[in-house]
Amino acid sequence: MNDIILKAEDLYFSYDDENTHSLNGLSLSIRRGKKVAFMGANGSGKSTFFLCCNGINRPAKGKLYLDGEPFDYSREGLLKLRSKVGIIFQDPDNQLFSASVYQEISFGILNLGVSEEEAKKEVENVIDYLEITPFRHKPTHALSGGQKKQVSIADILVMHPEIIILDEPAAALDPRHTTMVNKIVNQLTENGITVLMATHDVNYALEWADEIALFHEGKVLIHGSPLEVFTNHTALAMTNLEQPAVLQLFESLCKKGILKPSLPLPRDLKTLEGYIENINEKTFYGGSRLMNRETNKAILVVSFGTSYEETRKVTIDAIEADIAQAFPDHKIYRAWTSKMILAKLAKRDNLIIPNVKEAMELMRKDGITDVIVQPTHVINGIENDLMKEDALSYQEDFHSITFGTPLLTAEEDNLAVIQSIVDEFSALPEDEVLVLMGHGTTHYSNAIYAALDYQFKDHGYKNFFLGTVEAYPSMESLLRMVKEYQPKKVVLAPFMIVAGDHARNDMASDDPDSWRCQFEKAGFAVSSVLKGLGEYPGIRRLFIRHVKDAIALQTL
Ligand SMILES: Nc1ncnc2c1ncn2[C@@H]1O[C@H](COP(=O)(O)OP(=O)(O)OP(=O)(O)O)[C@@H](O)[C@H]1O
Repeated sequence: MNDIILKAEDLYFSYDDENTHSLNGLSLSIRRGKKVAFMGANGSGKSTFFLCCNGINRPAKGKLYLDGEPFDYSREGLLKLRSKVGIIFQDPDNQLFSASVYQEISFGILNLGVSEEEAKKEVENVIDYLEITPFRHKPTHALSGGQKKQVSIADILVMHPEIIILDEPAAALDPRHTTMVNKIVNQLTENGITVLMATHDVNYALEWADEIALFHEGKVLIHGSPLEVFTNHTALAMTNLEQPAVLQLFESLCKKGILKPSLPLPRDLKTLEGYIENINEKTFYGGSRLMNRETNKAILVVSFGTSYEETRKVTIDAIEADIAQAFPDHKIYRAWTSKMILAKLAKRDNLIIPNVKEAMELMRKDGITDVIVQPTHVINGIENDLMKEDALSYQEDFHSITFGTPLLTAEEDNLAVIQSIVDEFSALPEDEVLVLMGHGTTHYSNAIYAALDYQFKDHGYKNFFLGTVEAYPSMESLLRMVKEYQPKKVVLAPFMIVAGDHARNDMASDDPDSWRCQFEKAGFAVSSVLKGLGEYPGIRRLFIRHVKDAIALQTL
């Protein structure tokens, strides 16, 4: 069987001897069993095309095919065509011409040469099916508009056509009759009949149609799925059509950040209602703001971690406490990134601290909707990148995840860090040097250490030095530079959030490789300050500023 049931090829039709063309080179293919809505401005040619489809109008140029066969305009050919393609006119008075309902409905089928008996059976069936019985004995002229419409549908249905054309079936019908006609139309398509319907009701067309043929000046401007057509704003404007209300509302909710534009476009209000109803359960429905539920905000403070309880209390705990105090409307969560430390604490102290993924999971279970992730990492290195990746793997579970920046990110961070260290060591005499021990990394962000060392001096603090355990500036260069300064004493302090392993062992221990021993060996008096950066109030204030910046980003 031919998939294309009806085809129009380059049709031209004129009502006034070719002065104006009501069809102007129209081509269109209709697939079998589809529900196609014909839309377009008044006078764009829909009704003229319909009349071509059952042979009432004969195009001056171009061809029509039914089931692949060119239209046959002979008397028999037209009879056959009209039994297969039935038109239900907009105004039933243009269609009904028999005196009684029974005569009216049986006229077409008898014309096809069906026996009286057979015709009677068919007519009774359709009278029953379309609920015409209560007024079947009335003369047609005495019927109401809705009843006339029922009879005009019966006229066509009784012939068992393959294609039914409805020209604005709901025009002049009350809501009850509109619903009835819609129900009949739905039943027709369920039975595999191809239905072409002219309508100006964009909302109905979006919900009902498989395809839309949008007419413009006697031609088809676009023929596509309802969503294709109704999201084409240019085509809609050209044809005086409004976008369906459900799509307007969906687009507006997306623009406001309430729904995600990546959601499938809704074709009916029920689908849109479902999106809104489930916005909290299915977070991928939501945009950047929640609508109908209170937002549950949290700050996840992510640290590398430490196994030294003493330093933890005065650094990580203190940072978290300050953040909690500064943002009372946020719940504070903790995550640590060092697997080794987490395993050690679990084994040694039975202390379970979540990693980033576990903390995200915990927040999800607690019903948190918006998360600020604030690392206490010093630089934007590998640790920070991995932490972000882990947090973002939970993106679908939250309405928003926003990252605060590590300690040293922007130019003003460098200055603030310098200021907090200078404040802390304001009593340092000029003939002593402060040597800060950073961690260092192979990541390109390591350059910040040398830059900061330079900046100390640039701001007049010539006796402040910054090196790293694992990268540049190394102990070697530090020794060289410190020797050049010729201080009386070297004061060592960690440039790390906590004063943990590195501070105790690599910096201050008796190990001959420790910085203390190396400086002593070079002839300097050395003292060590075992104080992590987290203990400096200026550093804690800087983290609070980073959280504030992240919150500002989140609410943009
Ligand atoms: N019987 C007729 N005699 C003369 N001109 C006609 C006739 N029927 C339609 N036209 C003209 O043909 C053009 C197309 O009209 P048609 O009725 O096909 O448009 P339509 O898209 O069905 O409009 P509507 O949405 O108003 O039903 C219009 O310019 C109209 O004035």
